[in-house]
Amino acid sequence: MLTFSKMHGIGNDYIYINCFKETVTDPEKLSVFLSDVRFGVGSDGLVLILPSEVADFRMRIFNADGSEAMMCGNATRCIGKYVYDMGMTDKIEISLETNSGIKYLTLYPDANNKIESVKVDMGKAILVPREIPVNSDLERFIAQPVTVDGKEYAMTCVSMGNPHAVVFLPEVDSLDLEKIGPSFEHHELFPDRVNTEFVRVIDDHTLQMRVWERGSGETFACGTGTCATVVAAVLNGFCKKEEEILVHLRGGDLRIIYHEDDTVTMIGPAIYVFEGKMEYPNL
Ligand SMILES: N[C@H](CCC[C@H](N)C(=O)O)C(=O)O
Repeated sequence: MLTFSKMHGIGNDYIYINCFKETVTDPEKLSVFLSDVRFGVGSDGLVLILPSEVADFRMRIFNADGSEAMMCGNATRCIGKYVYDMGMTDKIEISLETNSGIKYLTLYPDANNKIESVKVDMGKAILVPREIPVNSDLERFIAQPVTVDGKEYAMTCVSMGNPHAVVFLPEVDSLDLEKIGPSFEHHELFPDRVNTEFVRVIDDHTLQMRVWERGSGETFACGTGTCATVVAAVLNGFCKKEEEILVHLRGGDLRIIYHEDDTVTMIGPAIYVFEGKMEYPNL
């Protein structure tokens, strides 16, 4: 039998497996199996909680299509809640090894000593320049032209360990993400595919974002994507560094700060939904 937990960070839901107790032999196929809502559980992917030799814990994250991602903001917060609430640590400052380096978490317990929110030092944002002649350094990063389904968009490309293309638009509610999402994801500019954020600026402290995730489709939230969005908003002059920016996503809100030293802080909730047991599937 395999014991798993379902958790989410503002609706970005993954199946979490505690690999201190369980053995997962084929995480890519298991992620495809579990993510399916009819034959499995239904999720945006699979997250493994593992021992680490360099940090307190280690995370591996797999998208719904089985591809392994470098980082996941929402899963870092959920792991913080999991390890504290399950008694695997009594520290409220923990380190988490990811495929994109070690991340540092601060856990905030509620009155019942269960974690309700987590702050994550997400490390430095990496700006991805365009390879065409430009007038200024900043112009190398913002408003990169891209033609998708015959329409021209201006995108700002930011890596938070994983790649994001951020597009600012006057409104995002009516977008047909099922159609334009895959066209961004598989665009020839991105041989490794890309996560795409569609963003409306509400004011200089508030943004609205929808996301099409590489390997999982439209999700209700994306932590790394929200960080990339705030970095892009600062580069484009919509927001300022060192100020807390509130980002509304389909599943809730995240608070992000882009610091002077280019590191990014993310603060948001983590929710435990249920634990389940299943026979290890024949994959
Ligand atoms: N949902 C995640 C990111 C998953 C990234 C994945 N889709 C990829 O880079 O392939 C987050 O909260 O940051």
